[in-house]
Amino acid sequence: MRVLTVNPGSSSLKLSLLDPGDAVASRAQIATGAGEREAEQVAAAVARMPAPDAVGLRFVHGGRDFLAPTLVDDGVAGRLHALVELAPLHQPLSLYALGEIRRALPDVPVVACFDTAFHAGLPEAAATYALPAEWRERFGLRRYGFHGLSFAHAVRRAGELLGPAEAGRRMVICHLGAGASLAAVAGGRSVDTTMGFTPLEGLVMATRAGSVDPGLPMWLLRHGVPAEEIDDALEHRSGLRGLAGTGDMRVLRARAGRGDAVAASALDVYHHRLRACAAAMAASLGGLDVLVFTGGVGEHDPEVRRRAAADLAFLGAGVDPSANAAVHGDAEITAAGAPVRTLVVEAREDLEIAAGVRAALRETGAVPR
Ligand SMILES: Nc1ncnc2c1ncn2[C@@H]1O[C@H](COP(=O)(O)OP(=O)(O)O)[C@@H](O)[C@H]1O
Ligand SMILES: CC(=O)OP(=O)(O)O
Ligand SMILES: [Mg+2]
Repeated sequence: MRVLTVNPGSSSLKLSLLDPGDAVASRAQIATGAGEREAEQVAAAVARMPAPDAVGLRFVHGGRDFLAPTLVDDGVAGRLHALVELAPLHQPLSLYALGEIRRALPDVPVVACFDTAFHAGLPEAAATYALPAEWRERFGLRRYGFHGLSFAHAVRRAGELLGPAEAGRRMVICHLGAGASLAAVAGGRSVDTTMGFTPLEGLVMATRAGSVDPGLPMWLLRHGVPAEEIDDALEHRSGLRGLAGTGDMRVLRARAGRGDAVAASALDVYHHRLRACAAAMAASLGGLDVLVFTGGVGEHDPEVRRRAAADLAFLGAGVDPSANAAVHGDAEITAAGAPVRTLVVEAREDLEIAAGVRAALRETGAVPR
């Protein structure tokens, strides 16, 4: 079965056509972040590719209902619409892409694959916000966690790179892209993560603030800043962009290299939060055996990896400078003698999506060809 995978992220929408053996037959990338209309380009990109037998579409939020890849029909599409508010950077783009794909490929089954599914088994203590019971029940307030398609792939690859004896050990996975989050994984299962009810909690990201004191937006509201403006600022005008005017780590890195103090200070804030959150994940695991970097920044920025690992030296992490500088694709970069093994894994959400599509279609009996 040839599967077209569609991965709408906050800075790019990635399309990848995988042949039955999972080799990439065709790829396309559309820049996102300026509005949902970018998804119009999806139809044009799809038209340029050979026809798929099935489509897999990433939805970051599956809410309480969607815990596994799900064949999309009108009923499912309606329920996905109801989750838009919980992931405003992503969910509208996925829904728009869904519309375009169903128009362009009316006879091809579409399977929705969810970031939240990987964290569905989070221990209650990690998933629960200390909020009034009545609110938690009425509104379904809990921590969901995101980037699950990436984490699931990273766990699988780590198992292949390290061998079965190591794979079940205590792992902190750093998905560092435009969006960024960490997962604490034990025996292949998520036991803690830094994103919560929405993909806004946790780390400093390209344009998202990550965690702020919950009293801060309330204070702004009381001082006359409209809710929509607070929302827009926290999602689009904060993070590295808020600190230094750009969310692009490449630009920031170049500026810091030229001695730009604002860029250097933004990186200090980024790493301060990353270190604290990674140590919190290790604490949830009771220690650290394996550290994994993935996502656009995690894969391509050796200095981010070096500094993050150095900040976790007290837990046993450390990277080999030449292995770290020479990474291409998936690799181990552990420093000689470091007890924590450090890996770089390419974020291949497309492979995870394609596997989900094949499983869902087998289950529903709707296997095309
Ligand atoms: N060579 C590089 N060095 C540092 N950062 C990079 C490099 N290449 C890409 N990035 C960063 O990766 C981010 C995009 O990562 P990605 O995982 O594709 O994001 P998303 O899926 O959230 O759209 C951008 O912020 C970009 O700056
Ligand atoms: C959940 C999320 O933030 O995804 P991305 O990093 O692809 O924007
Ligand atoms: Mg992404």
